[in-house]
Amino acid sequence: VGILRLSGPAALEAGRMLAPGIPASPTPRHAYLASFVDASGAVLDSGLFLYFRAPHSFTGEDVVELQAHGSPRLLRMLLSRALEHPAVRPAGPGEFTRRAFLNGRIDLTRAEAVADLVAADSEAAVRAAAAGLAGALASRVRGLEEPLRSLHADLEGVLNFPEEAEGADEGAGARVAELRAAADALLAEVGRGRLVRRGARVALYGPVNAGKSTLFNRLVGEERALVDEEPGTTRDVLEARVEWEGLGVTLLDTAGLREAPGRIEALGIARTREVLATVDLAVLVLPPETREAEAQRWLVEAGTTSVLRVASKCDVRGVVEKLGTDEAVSVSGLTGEGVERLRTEMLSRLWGGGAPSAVALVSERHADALRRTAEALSRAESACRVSTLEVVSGEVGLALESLGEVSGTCASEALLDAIFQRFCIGK
Ligand SMILES: Nc1nc2c(c(=O)[nH]1)N(C=O)[C@@H](CNc1ccc(C(=O)N[C@@H](CCC(=O)O)C(=O)O)cc1)CN2
Ligand SMILES: Nc1nc2c(ncn2[C@@H]2O[C@H](COP(=O)(O)OP(=O)(O)OP(=O)(O)O)[C@@H](O)[C@H]2O)c(=O)[nH]1
Ligand SMILES: [Mg+2]
Repeated sequence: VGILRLSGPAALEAGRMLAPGIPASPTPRHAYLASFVDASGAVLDSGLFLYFRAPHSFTGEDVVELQAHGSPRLLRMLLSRALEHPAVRPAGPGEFTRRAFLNGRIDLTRAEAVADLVAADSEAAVRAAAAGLAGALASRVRGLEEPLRSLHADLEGVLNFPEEAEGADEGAGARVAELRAAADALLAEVGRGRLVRRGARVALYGPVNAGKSTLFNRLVGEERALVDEEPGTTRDVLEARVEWEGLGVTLLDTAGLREAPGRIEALGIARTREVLATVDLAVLVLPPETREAEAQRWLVEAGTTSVLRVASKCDVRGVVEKLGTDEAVSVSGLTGEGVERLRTEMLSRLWGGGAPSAVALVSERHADALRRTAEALSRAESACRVSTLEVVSGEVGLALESLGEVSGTCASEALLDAIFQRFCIGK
């Protein structure tokens, strides 16, 4: 089916223009079977007609849905007919959700969760977005915003009515410190939020012929990469997407590096370094004959990216002992030995404990606002010690303003434009 959705005061009138058999005051939330007609009255489809009376609808306005058969051509004809009504125009990107927000049906974090849900491409992303839609992040933000607002009110009270409000500023320092810790705790979730939303990126790297591509194929469960005994087989970066315990993971197989590379390979090497700088985890694959000093040089290649060390070709007995460091996971891409353990280790390095779906989806936008909240609270904290109550209250007010950008209680038109611009049309 395809749905034509109308929202606003003229929704019912416009909807009845397309479905003339519908009564003037239809029962709200009742599914009517109706004929949808064109301007001449010719029947275009037989479908379901739904009416949601304001404010009990998704947008909080009158909403009408024409649920037709899913032919895009048919739906375009129904849409053109609807647009002939003088009060009807096409919705902008995210406009339904924006109206739901503006009409107070949902706060900004829940509106954003709608977009997250639509974009979700792993089980963890779906579950985390669904929790956001149900208000998981909203309630945590509220848990911060409400005490912050009452603290601000107390401080302003003492400043403006020193007699009546005497003592309301007592313990302000402790209250500020507690709120700042809560803001920091929420802020700490941004990394996990990013991991769930975008999926993790993990690159295999190491010397030529180490068995990276063989291991890559094992981890992907398909023969994706070419494997050959000739060193330098992989020349470009290869990507494969998998889902582990609900978490989306993009695996990258890179060209092996060596001391004296050829020109083409040298380009591949530059690319590998670039990739290593962008991934969440680098898996260093070292063949059994690698010496410790050499291993250390490889570890440095990854720069600031966290590295998981792997001893490859562990089926080749006798040489394994040489690379007997504790941090290294021994695997054989050939036989599959140790690959499951490696996968578990990769996940725990990426994720740590807890379920990926239980994370609060703190976005970069939220993090930016939360950071400013925490900074203002930190300034308020020191002002409690060295400055006047006016200064403390001013900083608390700023913290409140920044936090309001997360929940939407203090969101500018420009901010809303930026947020809803990313939605698809009709959402
Ligand atoms: N056909 C259809 N499916 C859809 C939507 C839609 O608009 N149309 N949605 C759109 O994105 C989502 C559902 N979201 C909705 C949210 C609230 C209400 C609503 O009517 N709320 C009322 C009544 C609540 C109740 O009965 O419990 C309200 O909040 O007052 C409807 C849909 C997903 N599926
Ligand atoms: N015995 C054994 N041989 C392996 C194993 N993994 C890979 N090989 C062999 O090692 C050679 C190189 O394997 P690749 O997977 O192509 O190695 P690579 O690291 O991708 O190599 P480049 O792309 O050239 O850097 C091939 O002949 C593989 O069959 C393993 O676990 N055990
Ligand atoms: Mg390779």
